[in-house]
Amino acid sequence: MDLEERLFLVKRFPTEEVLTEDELREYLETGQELKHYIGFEISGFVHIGTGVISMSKLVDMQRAGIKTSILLADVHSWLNDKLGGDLGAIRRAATGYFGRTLAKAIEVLGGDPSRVEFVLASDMFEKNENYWYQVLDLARQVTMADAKHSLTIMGRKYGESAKLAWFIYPLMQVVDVYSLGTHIAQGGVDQRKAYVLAREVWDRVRLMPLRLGERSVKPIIVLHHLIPALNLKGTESREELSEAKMSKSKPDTALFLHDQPDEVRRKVLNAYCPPKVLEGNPVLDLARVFSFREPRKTPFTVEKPAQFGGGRLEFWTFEELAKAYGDGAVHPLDLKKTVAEEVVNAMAPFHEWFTKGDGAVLLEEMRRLMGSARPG
Ligand SMILES: Nc1ncnc2c1ncn2[C@@H]1O[C@H](COP(=O)(O)OP(=O)(O)OP(=O)(O)O)[C@@H](O)[C@H]1O
Repeated sequence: MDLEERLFLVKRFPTEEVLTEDELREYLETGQELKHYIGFEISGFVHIGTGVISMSKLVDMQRAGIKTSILLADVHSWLNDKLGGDLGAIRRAATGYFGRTLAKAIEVLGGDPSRVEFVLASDMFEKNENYWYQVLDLARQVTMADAKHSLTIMGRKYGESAKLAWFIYPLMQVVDVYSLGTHIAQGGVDQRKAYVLAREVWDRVRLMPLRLGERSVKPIIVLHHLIPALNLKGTESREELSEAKMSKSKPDTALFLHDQPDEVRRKVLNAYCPPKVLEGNPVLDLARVFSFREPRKTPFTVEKPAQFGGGRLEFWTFEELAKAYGDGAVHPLDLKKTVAEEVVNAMAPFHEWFTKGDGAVLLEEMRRLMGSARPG
């Protein structure tokens, strides 16, 4: 595969930003193997933001010949009190339901899960004896102002009552990049602040500099699109949008990979979908993710009910659909009906796995862990 094709795969939707494209080109040109990672907290069910959007970019990286890895951030989840702060439950969920569901998603999306390295954060700490020294060494160098800047807006809202752990967390995320030796760190755009910090400190990470051949280099950051909460209501800034993202801790905002077809239909038909609005419209996003990432073999068809004149509109690309929707030629309800069926079809392999395959047992175990997690 030539360089331009590899660049295209890394940069195409759902990628929103690459820091920086010049470095990406330069690192690829060296011909050295590049390593990628994306990290997840283990806190609940896998939704399409993590299972489909994040994993489709990981599959793009694989196709581009980049070595991919997933960090199952058990200790980070514990610091953030996920699953009731029960580290044992978090670990079981990480290596069971969560990791295996992400592996299934990679397979469904056309990737090869056996070539993805799954790393449990606590195992990584054990293997890399310098990890905590590196976190502390950064703590000596990073100011409180920088650490505050890397918190989410939720974190910042807490002011003086913010937990000290929340300031340690971004330093750990920075050190994860280097400890895993990753040249390309991937995350949703809500992860931007932590990863900008990771780039800024690149020449101060003395215990585990990032190597490319003989050189020490800065990590490249690939930030992907966040699918909004299905019940999102008119948010404006990018920062607000990252708080209004589909999230596993807010189940009513999310389409989960295990949702039954009728549940998927119900959620899509009830989703926020303002007429003519393209930005922050979760239903259009669903169409883009599920219906237009690969060239279509049949058209995306929107039927108009007879009482509104009848007829059908056919689209082959997302750009055509977005233009017609922005012009008011497609009604939100008609769009939702087509999108609901497209999503149900695309999710059929997950439905099968969660009802008749290994997913059924894993899901049951996750339900139990979520119900019985004990604070630790
Ligand atoms: N709605 C989304 N769309 C696309 N990517 C997402 C979405 N939500 C999370 N991600 C990405 O998945 C990775 C892990 O995020 P995270 O574990 O916080 O998911 P989450 O569902 O928001 O969970 P939680 O509710 O526990 O914070 C991050 O890179 C994040 O940007």
